[in-house]
Amino acid sequence: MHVGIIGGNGWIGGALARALVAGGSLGEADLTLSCRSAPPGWLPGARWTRDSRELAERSDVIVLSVRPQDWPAIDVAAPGKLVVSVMAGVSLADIAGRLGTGRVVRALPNAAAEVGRSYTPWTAAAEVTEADRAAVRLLVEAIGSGDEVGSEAEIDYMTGLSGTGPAYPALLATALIADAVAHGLPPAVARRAVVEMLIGTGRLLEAKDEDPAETVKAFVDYRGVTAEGIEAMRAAGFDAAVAKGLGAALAKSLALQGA
Ligand SMILES: NC(=O)c1ccc[n+]([C@@H]2O[C@H](COP(=O)([O-])OP(=O)(O)OC[C@H]3O[C@@H](n4cnc5c(N)ncnc54)[C@H](OP(=O)(O)O)[C@@H]3O)[C@@H](O)[C@H]2O)c1
Ligand code: PRO
Repeated sequence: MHVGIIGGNGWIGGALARALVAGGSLGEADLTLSCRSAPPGWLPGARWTRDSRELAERSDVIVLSVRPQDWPAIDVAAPGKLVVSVMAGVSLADIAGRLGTGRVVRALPNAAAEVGRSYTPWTAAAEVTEADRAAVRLLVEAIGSGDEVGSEAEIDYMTGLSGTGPAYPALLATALIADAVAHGLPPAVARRAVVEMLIGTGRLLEAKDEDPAETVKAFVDYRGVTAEGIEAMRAAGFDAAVAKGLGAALAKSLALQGA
């Protein structure tokens, strides 16, 4: 299988290309990567090009990984080929119409692709075959894990949820570290404490395989220091702030459709 990534020098496209090679799914020679600027120098054995049409001709699977605002300028046709878009807010119908293929998938990774831990939901147009699905799973599993979901509405919602990747936990970490430093902790110690706590939390939630609400309840029921912290955060509007943030992200994701 030859994979072409339009925007292969970018944050997500580059992470995908490097993961495919590092994980042994593809060799460098099985990749064609396009960009506007000069090729970045990594994956020298891949074919680098500025010509999306050349990329499409060489590829069995074409990954669209440019920013939504750059999508209208992409000049490419891919009649009958499998196309996997990771772009936020660009619909299956738009891609199918522009590229001349019904074999279109929308996948929504996140920046943890860089460390092989993206959660990537994806949805497929009606003409996508079982063999195509196997190819999509190969891409998704190269950068982490994922699920096929039944509708584009779910992808649009998850663009502002899992698609944001490390952003919201990093926001929480920033607030935690700022408070710790304001209370006199050395910044390096505060940072290490918070980052290790987030890593440990992820591993614990993964290992327990239970609703995180159960973990929160266990701490509240303990009636110690943590319960006081949780209840004060909730009283100050923690849940409402999260819902408001996700609402704003969803609105932006939907607004991209009409942009
Ligand atoms: N970053 C995330 O966390 C994330 C998460 C989920 C989904 N996404 C989606 O993934 C897509 C890529 O995002 P990104 O964060 O990887 O953006 P990015 O780092 O800006 O990468 C996009 C790349 O597209 C290239 N490009 C633009 N126009 C091109 C053209 N005509 N031909 C070839 N290459 C072209 C750019 O190349 P030059 O640098 O050479 O101009 C750039 O490196 C977006 O649609 C975004 O919505 C991103
Ligand atoms: N990161 C990209 C953005 O912020 C797409 C989803 C998450 O637009």
